[in-house]
Amino acid sequence: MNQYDNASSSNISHSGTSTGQQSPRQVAVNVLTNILLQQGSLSTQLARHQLDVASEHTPMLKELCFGVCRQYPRLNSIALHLLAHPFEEKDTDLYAVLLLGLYQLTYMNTPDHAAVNETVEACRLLKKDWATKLMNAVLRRYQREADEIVEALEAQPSVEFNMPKWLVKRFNKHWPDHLEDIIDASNTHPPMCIRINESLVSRETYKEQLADLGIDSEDGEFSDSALYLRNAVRVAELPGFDDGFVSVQDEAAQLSAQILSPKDGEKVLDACAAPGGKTGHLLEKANLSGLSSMELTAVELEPWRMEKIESNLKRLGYSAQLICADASDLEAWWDGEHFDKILLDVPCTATGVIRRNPDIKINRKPADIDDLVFIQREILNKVWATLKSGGFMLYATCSLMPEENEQQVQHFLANQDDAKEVALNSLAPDEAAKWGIPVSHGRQLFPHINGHDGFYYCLLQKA
Ligand SMILES: C[S@@+](CC[C@H](N)C(=O)[O-])C[C@H]1O[C@@H](n2cnc3c(N)ncnc32)[C@H](O)[C@@H]1O
Repeated sequence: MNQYDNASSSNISHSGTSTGQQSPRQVAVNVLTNILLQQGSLSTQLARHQLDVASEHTPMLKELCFGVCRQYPRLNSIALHLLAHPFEEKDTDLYAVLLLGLYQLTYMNTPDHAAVNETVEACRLLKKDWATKLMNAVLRRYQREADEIVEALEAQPSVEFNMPKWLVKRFNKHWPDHLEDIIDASNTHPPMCIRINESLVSRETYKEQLADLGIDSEDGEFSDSALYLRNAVRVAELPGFDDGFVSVQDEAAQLSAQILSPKDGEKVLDACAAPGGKTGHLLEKANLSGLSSMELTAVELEPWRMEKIESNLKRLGYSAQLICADASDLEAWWDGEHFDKILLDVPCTATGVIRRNPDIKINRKPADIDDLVFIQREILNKVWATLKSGGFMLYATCSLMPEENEQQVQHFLANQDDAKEVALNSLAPDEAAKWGIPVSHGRQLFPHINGHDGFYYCLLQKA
């Protein structure tokens, strides 16, 4: 399963309580069980289950779910060490309960006795009373022997680096000089970065508005519209959020619209568009220059993700031609009119954004890389035909895997006579790319350099 999972994963109702009435811990068990069963990503599961707790408990729900995912490689090794036999798949919910108990004991201020009692009680709520003794014994042993257990496991790469072993190996293979920095950055809490809609307000003015509300922020170094908040806030606290003055988007992602720099009268395609962060930014850029005639088409495979583009654009007050289709199936969506510019932000392993999507540590498997490389190749080869002669395509991923990035482009260029790589500032010459590092094709951005997410960009032009 890749990160763009199906939103309709199963909802395990443990207590029969109604919306908003369950404890954050109960809901965290549901969310984590579905993630462990590969039935959804953390973001879709949280979106789905968030209303099961009262709003004042949302931060605790997020802390539990993000925390367990972030610490999963360590917690998983500890749990497997403590259990004589792993739980059967039908008892994955109990495994989620155990991981939560270990997380509370190791990383939260919950008093030990409360963490143990809550874990045992969670077994009863699942109507699995048979597990209460086991859970009690396992956690009590961990309380007594935590230091020795962790020390004994520390030699395992998954425990030492708190990252799946296969990912440590891949990072080490591709980026040996960056290994520890990539892992440290991927294990931290990401900063909150926002994008100011400069067609409505300047970054300076918006920064002052934030300061008046006691929200400190700093300019992004590379994107003209990026502000990093010193402390994360709820979007409802951001002035003008509902009216499209601001969006939440990492600075690295904001570079897409800057690189493509849409011009008056152009026909632009955003080929893998949901949830529409970059679609909205392209439209903002167009509006900034008064480009009323820019025509934007956004194609997205998943209907439920298409809805996110719709609601994002509605909030921003923009419109685009939205098409729900497989971008590589041209017959299904393309009318034969060529595009001047294309953004191809393909589905990828998202290994540059593990800090924002820590469930990647649970869900992502080595075989996903080959599967995704194949999908990306299909989309890239087919969508190329929709680009007009002289037109530009920006190939982008939020991956750190060269197979999806420079090697993908290398393969494409070797097989596509009418394609050439051009400098990333070809369309906005006064904005030379200083971010990330140059690689054999394009530039690789890392999560440990300059504070933004890990990303990859390469600009291609058709002969
Ligand atoms: C990396 S995300 C795009 C993020 C988006 N550009 C943004 O900034 O908000 C990739 C998107 O491609 C979609 N996708 C995957 N395969 C696709 C295909 N064959 N055709 C069109 N969209 C596809 C996924 O559902 C996902 O929404």
